[in-house]
Amino acid sequence: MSDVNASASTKIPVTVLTGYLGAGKTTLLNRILSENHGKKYAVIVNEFGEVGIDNDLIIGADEEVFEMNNGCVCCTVRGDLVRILEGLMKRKGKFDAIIVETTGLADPAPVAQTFFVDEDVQNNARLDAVVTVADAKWLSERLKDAPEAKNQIAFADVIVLNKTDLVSQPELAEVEARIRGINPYAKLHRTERCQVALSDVLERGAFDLDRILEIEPDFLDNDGHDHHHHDHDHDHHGHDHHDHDHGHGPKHYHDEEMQSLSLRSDKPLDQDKFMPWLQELLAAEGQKILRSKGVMEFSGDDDRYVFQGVHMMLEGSRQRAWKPDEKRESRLVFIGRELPEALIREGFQNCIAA
Ligand SMILES: Nc1nc2c(ncn2[C@@H]2O[C@H](COP(=O)(O)OP(=O)(O)OP(=O)(O)O)[C@@H](O)[C@H]2O)c(=O)[nH]1
Repeated sequence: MSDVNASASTKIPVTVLTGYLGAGKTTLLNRILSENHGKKYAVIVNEFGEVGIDNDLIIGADEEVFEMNNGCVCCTVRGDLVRILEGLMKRKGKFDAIIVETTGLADPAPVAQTFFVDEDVQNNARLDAVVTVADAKWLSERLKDAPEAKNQIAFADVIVLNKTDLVSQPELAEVEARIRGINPYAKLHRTERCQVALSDVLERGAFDLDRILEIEPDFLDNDGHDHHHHDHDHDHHGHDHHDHDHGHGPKHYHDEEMQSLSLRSDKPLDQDKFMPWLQELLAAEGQKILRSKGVMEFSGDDDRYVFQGVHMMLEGSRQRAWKPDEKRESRLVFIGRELPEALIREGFQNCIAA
């Protein structure tokens, strides 16, 4: 947890673009780059194989495309990515934002973690959001046989549910319900050829749980439960894979292994208790916790504190002052497998300031 006081706004926002093979990542990238937005993006493409084909497919003359051809992401790429990012940092001011497109088979974790590990990168760039393009036609199949596809959904801050032209309305509702079983918090957009407003995918500030925790109002209203707390009554805990239909609205699938847990408190937290607790929790349980985020109210502090984590890596800073008309409260989300729910809830309770 470094540079607590660094302003997030001076750092270059980085969007990590992920999605399974053929879902439409290049299509989205082309949309971003060909739109007349007056911004300058640096694009980093991670390719399998020796020849970077994607590079040729990306249109738009103004952007610079950097390729990483080191094959599989996991280990090699982090070093490669850091090297490219450091090169970009030296030319700070020339880019408004950076987009990293990962290969379709990649687990987004190592890419996202890069922004928490390397000090230089951390001081100059911030992970804005993980955007996952999902193939409406094939995602359900891939969720069964490809763990990467599931991780990509679980990690997402924004999901572009693409190729809606290839499925019927009921099929679309079905795949959306499957996505929600894995990740109820991401903002979801249904698209054809990735036609989505750029403001919906870029400069999202994944930190800003105001938006993330709004969740999808339609989704929440659909089964008659109090969904503001829907995390409390279902969506986790080793259910057999099942679905249930409440007679109206979409079915809600509960992924048999991916879980999410959200916590909130309107009593201020003790920063001296909270930060060590969170760090220890992620150090001990970070294999299971894929993604964590939160907006915190600390006692005696007029600023909102925000953090986000990928596995055991964590980044946080003061974000801005609480607005006078804003409800002061702390909210956290954990997404992962076999989440130690009781342990997390109890630890969080212990952080409430006396
Ligand atoms: N029918 C249909 N086809 C689409 C849509 N979006 C993209 N495609 C097509 O799907 C194919 C794959 O799209 P890409 O954008 O290359 O997908 P990608 O995720 O970059 O693929 P990889 O680089 O292989 O991982 C292309 O032939 C696109 O033209 C859509 O909404 N509907």
